[in-house]
Amino acid sequence: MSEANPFESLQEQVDDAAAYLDVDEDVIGRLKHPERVLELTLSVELDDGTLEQFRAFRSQFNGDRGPYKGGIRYHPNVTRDEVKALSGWMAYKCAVVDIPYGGGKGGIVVDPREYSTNELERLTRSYATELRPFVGPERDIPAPDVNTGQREMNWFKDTYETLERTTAPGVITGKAKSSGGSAGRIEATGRSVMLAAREVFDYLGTDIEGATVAVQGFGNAGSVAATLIDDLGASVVAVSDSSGAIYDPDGLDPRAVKSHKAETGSVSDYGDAEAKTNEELLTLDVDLLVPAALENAIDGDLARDVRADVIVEAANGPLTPDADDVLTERDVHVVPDILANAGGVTVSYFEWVQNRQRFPWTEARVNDELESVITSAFDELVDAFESHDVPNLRTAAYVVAIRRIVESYREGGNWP
Ligand SMILES: NC(=O)C1=CN([C@@H]2O[C@H](COP(=O)(O)OP(=O)(O)OC[C@H]3O[C@@H](n4cnc5c(N)ncnc54)[C@H](O)[C@@H]3O)[C@@H](O)[C@H]2O)C=CC1
Ligand SMILES: O=C(O)CCC(=O)C(=O)O
Repeated sequence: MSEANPFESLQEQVDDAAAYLDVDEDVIGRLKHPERVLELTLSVELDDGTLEQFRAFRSQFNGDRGPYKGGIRYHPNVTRDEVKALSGWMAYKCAVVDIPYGGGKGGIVVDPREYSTNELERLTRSYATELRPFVGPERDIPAPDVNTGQREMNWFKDTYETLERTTAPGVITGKAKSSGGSAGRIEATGRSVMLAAREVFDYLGTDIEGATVAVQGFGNAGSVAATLIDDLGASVVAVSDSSGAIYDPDGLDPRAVKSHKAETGSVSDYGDAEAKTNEELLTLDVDLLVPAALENAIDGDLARDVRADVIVEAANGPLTPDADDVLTERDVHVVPDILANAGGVTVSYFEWVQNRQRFPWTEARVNDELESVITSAFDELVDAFESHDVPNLRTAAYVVAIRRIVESYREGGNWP
């Protein structure tokens, strides 16, 4: 795994696209840095009565198009620069699918496996208490990311509402349905990855039915993507998690692998599947590779060994800029994270709309609206790719997104 700094990668991606746009450098400079980053030290009581300090962050990258929006990550390797990068990717993601949000992201430096449920609840409530003045349904709306889900979102909402003495379900998305969550939100990220895969195969004139697929990371995004891509008739031959990879050339059953992981805690030792390393998974000779774990999974060196024809990014930032250069040169098509995994934030947006209207949608409506957002965004991406003579779909996505953000900034009268 590469040591590339994700924040520098984001800035490089913005610069790559800016070269194809008629936007002044000072305005682009504004789009390469967060507007503000909050850094916190949370003191949380552990079950044995002692106090432990946790570093935590919330980065508000850009609010030109609406409230800051983006998930909260719990991971021991969270850094300030990682959170800044993730908040920037959120701003560009929301713009590329044209939903009325800016970008934000939060993180706590913690390995949640080492703490009890009660300790994690106190940690989450402490984070929500500290963030209360900076968030709100019209200000900054957090959501799930790595190692967080409905449980943490429900705690966050409850803390905010208690402190504000109000009901405000739209302060956070990704909640359980009983707390104001939306149908389809859990599956939304994987669903958009499936839609992006279907669209890019169609664009390339290749059949996804029968295509072989490898998925790195079998959490929320990866497991749903694997299942829905399998439902299209593709053959998922390898999946992995932090314990390693499993491979079966005849195809795995993603639903059965999910049950196995729920029972045993990992994908390892599933049936007769062969064990492989994560690096071996990334270089398998497959038609489609879906990195769905963390940043920097594929660097320039590894990119030379990638044998997939198409990569659809479920994770944020899984390819370094060097990897992008190598893959572009090798004619490997990459559907970028800011489009492919945008289903999560899109259904978060639908959840927020439902919270404002106090009117829940059916799952069928959520999925239909999601499909229409992702397929339209994909078409716009292809238009930008073909009309701007840009090297790859990532740069095309940034061209579309930067143009939209700059337009709102200009319309706000901020710029002569
Ligand atoms: N949850 C969501 O709604 C969204 C998530 N994403 C992105 O998708 C990616 C995954 O997030 P989630 O699925 O939510 O997290 P998760 O916590 O549900 O799952 C992460 C998975 O990655 C695995 N993993 C970690 N390190 C690995 C490694 N080195 N090799 C292989 N597997 C590894 C873990 O074992 C786990 O199975 C992240 O980049 C996240 O930012 C993007 C959009 C929305
Ligand atoms: O659902 C959301 O608001 C954001 C999800 C997220 O963190 C992401 O797309 O990376």
